[in-house]
Amino acid sequence: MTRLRVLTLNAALGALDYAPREGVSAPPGTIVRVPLGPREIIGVVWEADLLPVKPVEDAKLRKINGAFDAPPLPERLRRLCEWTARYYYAPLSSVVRMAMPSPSALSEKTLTEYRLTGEVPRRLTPQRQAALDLLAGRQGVVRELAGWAGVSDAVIRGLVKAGVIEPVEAPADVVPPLPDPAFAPADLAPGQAAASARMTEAVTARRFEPFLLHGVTGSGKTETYLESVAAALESGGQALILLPEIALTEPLERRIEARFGVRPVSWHSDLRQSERRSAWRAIAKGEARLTVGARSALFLPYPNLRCIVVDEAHETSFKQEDGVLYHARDVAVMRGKLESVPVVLATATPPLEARVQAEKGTYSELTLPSRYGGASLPTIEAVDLREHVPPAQNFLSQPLVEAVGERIERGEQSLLFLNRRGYAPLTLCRHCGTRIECPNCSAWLVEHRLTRRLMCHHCGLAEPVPETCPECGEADTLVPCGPGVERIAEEAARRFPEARIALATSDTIGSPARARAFVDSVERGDVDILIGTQLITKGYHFPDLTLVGVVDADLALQGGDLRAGERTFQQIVQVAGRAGRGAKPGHVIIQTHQPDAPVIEALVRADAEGFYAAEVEARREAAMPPFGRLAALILSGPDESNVASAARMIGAAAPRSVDQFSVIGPAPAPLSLLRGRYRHRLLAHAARRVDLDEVLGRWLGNIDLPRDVRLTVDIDPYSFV
Ligand SMILES: Nc1ncnc2c1ncn2[C@@H]1O[C@H](COP(=O)(O)OP(=O)(O)OP(=O)(O)O)[C@@H](O)[C@H]1O
Ligand SMILES: [Zn+2]
Repeated sequence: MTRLRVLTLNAALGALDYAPREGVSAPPGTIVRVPLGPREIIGVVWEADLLPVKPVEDAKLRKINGAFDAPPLPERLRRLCEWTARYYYAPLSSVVRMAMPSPSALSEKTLTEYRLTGEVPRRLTPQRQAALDLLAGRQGVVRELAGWAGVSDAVIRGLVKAGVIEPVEAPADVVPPLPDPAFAPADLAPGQAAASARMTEAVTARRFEPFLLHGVTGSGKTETYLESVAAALESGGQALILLPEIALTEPLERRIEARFGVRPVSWHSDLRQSERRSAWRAIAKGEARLTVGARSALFLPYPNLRCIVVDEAHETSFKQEDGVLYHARDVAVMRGKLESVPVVLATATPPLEARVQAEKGTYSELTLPSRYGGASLPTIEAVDLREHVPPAQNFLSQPLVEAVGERIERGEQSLLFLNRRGYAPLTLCRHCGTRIECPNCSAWLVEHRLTRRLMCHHCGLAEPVPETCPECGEADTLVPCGPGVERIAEEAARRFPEARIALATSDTIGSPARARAFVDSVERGDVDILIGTQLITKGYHFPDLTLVGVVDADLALQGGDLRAGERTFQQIVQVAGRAGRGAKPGHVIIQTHQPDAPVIEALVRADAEGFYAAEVEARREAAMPPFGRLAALILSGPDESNVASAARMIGAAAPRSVDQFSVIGPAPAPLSLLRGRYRHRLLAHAARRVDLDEVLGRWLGNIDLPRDVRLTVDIDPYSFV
């Protein structure tokens, strides 16, 4: 009897066997409906030989209920999912779930969305009036409207009944407009043209080749890779551009529109349900030709992919830190290999791992050593904060303040960078010394003045700022300590009362619409001083911005993990790269307490090569990635002693006889409490030649953990907290 092996989307269930149903064709990749007990669940038909299961007797086999009228998951994507599951030691079901759409995208049924009718009811509660104001110009399902308006679903339903909101049918299939590769081809400078030719040739030849497009900030990497995207479109195929954050989609989509005449299909967490559904379907049918997305766009079922670009390829946000812990840059290269297409890693600050690959010749490095259009790279200066001490409760040194003042006089823009949201990272009681901590995490609460809240940046807890100390009860004793961007904005406003200041963080420009308004206002020249977090350190091109001030260069060096130096270097080169991109030259001031730290000296000398050579040597000597491999094991649970004993048990079971494999720990994690769960860590270190997947399987495969303890395996970790 023939059987169908069906991978469920539930990791605990894994794959199950079913009998086919007459008249329903279900080759591997087909998305099917199958019975499970009294329920019906979704699964994907898989090659039986690639996915072993416990055998079921023929007699017990149930038939599948049917197949969805949706394109199948392509074979190359199935192989990518298998590779990802194996490499990252994750359940295949969890990986495949990332390739799947929401259930509503699987049917052609229309989706009902709602929008304002324009009708204004006579009697309106203030709450309803406020909700209506927030919904102007919006359309979405009830749940989305409720979210935007900050009210319950019931309130929205009530407004529908009252005729204030009306239903609209959103079609399942919307064919995206076709990008035109001949719309406005760029006139590339010779260096750009040479790099582009190499990538375009690989696109046309349909050959896998990883490219490291290494161009200084402002060298025109985007124009350069868009020409290979054009080649992919010209050949009738699809192209994918991955970005590290959704805030960057806006500037890129504008440039794509200028180049190809239309905006791309975007894929990120901010999409409406109907947009997500039609994007998935258009991508799966090959109708969406150009997709710009966050890392999750990597697992979509492109049937006809010809080119993958990973822009800002050094960004650590390509590493997913929940669910399946994968690194999108590495998975992108693997997808390119399986699809036989080139993968372009574009960056001004190649990550050390990619540099090593380029040295070995595994990646082809293409360099753009100078800025486009003759602009020069900015000059960089370090200001020693021990010498130039800002006045009490201030954080900007005299040299930086003077430099900003000069820019304002000349009508130029300045950017102050501090990678810390909120007003102050710590609130302290002057009377009893209490530091206000998160009850769920081992972390301080961060004061946000804009929203008048104390917030935990780990678990999202937000509470009003108390009037009295929660510990000793004294009034007016709580003081903010240290700066966040909001506090820098306050200081800037105090020092430059006339200046127009814009605060740019995920709190203020988090959505594409708000990012758009922000870019418009800076481009119009409505802003003198931009103050922001890492969100504005890359991707933006503001020609009148000539000064960058790094408020606290020491911040990224804290924590001291494997990549702290590299992270500092990248971050400062990126933000420095926002200065002087037009005709006027740029200058960068780095405030630091450690002007002699090798990374600061390298930045001032603009000596990337020297800095990286030393870093590579240090990693090679310690056999750290990419010369060796790491796997972090994190145990967590609500009961500390259970977590600790589970961690000890895993530590005791660690393989001892594997050559060039060792385990450090267990020990309580630096972030020992997170979202109410206690955490202990172990770190496994292995030589490259060790089959880590196999060793971990033998070690962890048979361990029985207490029910309330969870084990997370993080392969090639970026986070060590
Ligand atoms: N061939 C070209 N023709 C016209 N304009 C160009 C060309 N190449 C680059 N530019 C312009 O030069 C500016 C800098 O280019 P771009 O932003 O692509 O640099 P980048 O290398 O991506 O920089 P970063 O890494 O700093 O974001 C942009 O305004 C871009 O439109
Ligand atoms: Zn918390």
